[in-house]
Amino acid sequence: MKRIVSVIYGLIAYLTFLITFLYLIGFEENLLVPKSLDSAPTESLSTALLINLALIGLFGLQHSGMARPGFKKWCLKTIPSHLERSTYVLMTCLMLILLFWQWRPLGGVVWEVKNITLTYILYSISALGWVIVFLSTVLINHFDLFGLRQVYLYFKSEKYQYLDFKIIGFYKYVRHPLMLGFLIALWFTPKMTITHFIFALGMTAYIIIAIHLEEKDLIDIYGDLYKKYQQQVSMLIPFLKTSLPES
Ligand SMILES: C[S@@+](CC[C@H](N)C(=O)[O-])C[C@H]1O[C@@H](n2cnc3c(N)ncnc32)[C@H](O)[C@@H]1O
Repeated sequence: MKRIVSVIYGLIAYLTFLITFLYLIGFEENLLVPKSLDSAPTESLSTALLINLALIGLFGLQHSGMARPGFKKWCLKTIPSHLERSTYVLMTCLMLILLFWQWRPLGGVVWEVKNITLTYILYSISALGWVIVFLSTVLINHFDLFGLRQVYLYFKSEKYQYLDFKIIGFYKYVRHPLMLGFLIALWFTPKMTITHFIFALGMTAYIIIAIHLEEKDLIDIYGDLYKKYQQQVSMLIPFLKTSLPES
C-alpha cells in the first residue's frame, strides 16, 4: 500500500510539474494563458516592482534553499528519501503558481522589433531555448530530476543509485545548458516590455546565484572531476574554451 501511495504521490508531483512548466511557457511568451507576464497593469510602478522582486526572491529562496545538502538532510528526518525529490518538485511548482497568480504587470516597453522576419527569428530562438531546457533534463535524466525514478525504484524495492556525472550532448559545450535554455527563452523576444525585462533580469540574477550554489555541491560530490570539467567547459557561453572533454 505504501508503495502504491508513493507512486501516486510521485505521479501527482510530475503531473503538477508538467502543467506548471507549460503554464510558465505561456506566462512568459504571453500565449494561451488567462494571466501572463504582460497582462494589464493594476498597481503603481513601485508597488508592482516590489511585489515582483519579492516573488522572484521567494522562488529563488525555495528552489536553491531546498536543494542545499543541509536542508535535504533536515527534510529527510520527516520525509522518506524516495519522496524527497517529488516534494521538492511540488514546492517549486507551488512557488511558480504563486508567482503566476500574484505577478503585477508594469506597463511600458524597453524595445520593440518592427521587422516581421526578425520578429519570427526572435520567437524561434526563444522557442529553441525552451526545447534546450527540455532536452537538457533528458540528458541528465528527466525522470530522476522530477522524482519519478525515485518512487519507481522504491516501488520495485530497488536501492536508489545516484546519477553518474555526465558530459554528453550540450554538456560538452556548456556546463549549464538547462539554465542557458532558460536565459535564451527569457531574453530573445521581439517585444521586451518593462514587465518582461524585470522578470528576465530577476531570473537571470537568480540563475547566476543558483549556478554558483550548484557548482559548490557538484565539487563536493565529484571533486577533481568537476574541477577539471570547469577548466575545460565554459559555464554558459559555448565555444569559449577550446578543448572538448571526454564523455
Ligand atoms: C535542474 S538540473 C540543472 C543542471 C545544470 N545546472 C544545467 O543548467 O544544465 C540540476 C541537477 O543536475 C545535476 N547535474 C548538473 N550537472 C550535471 C552533470 N554534468 N552530470 C550529472 N548531473 C548533473 C545536479 O547535481 C543537480 O541535481
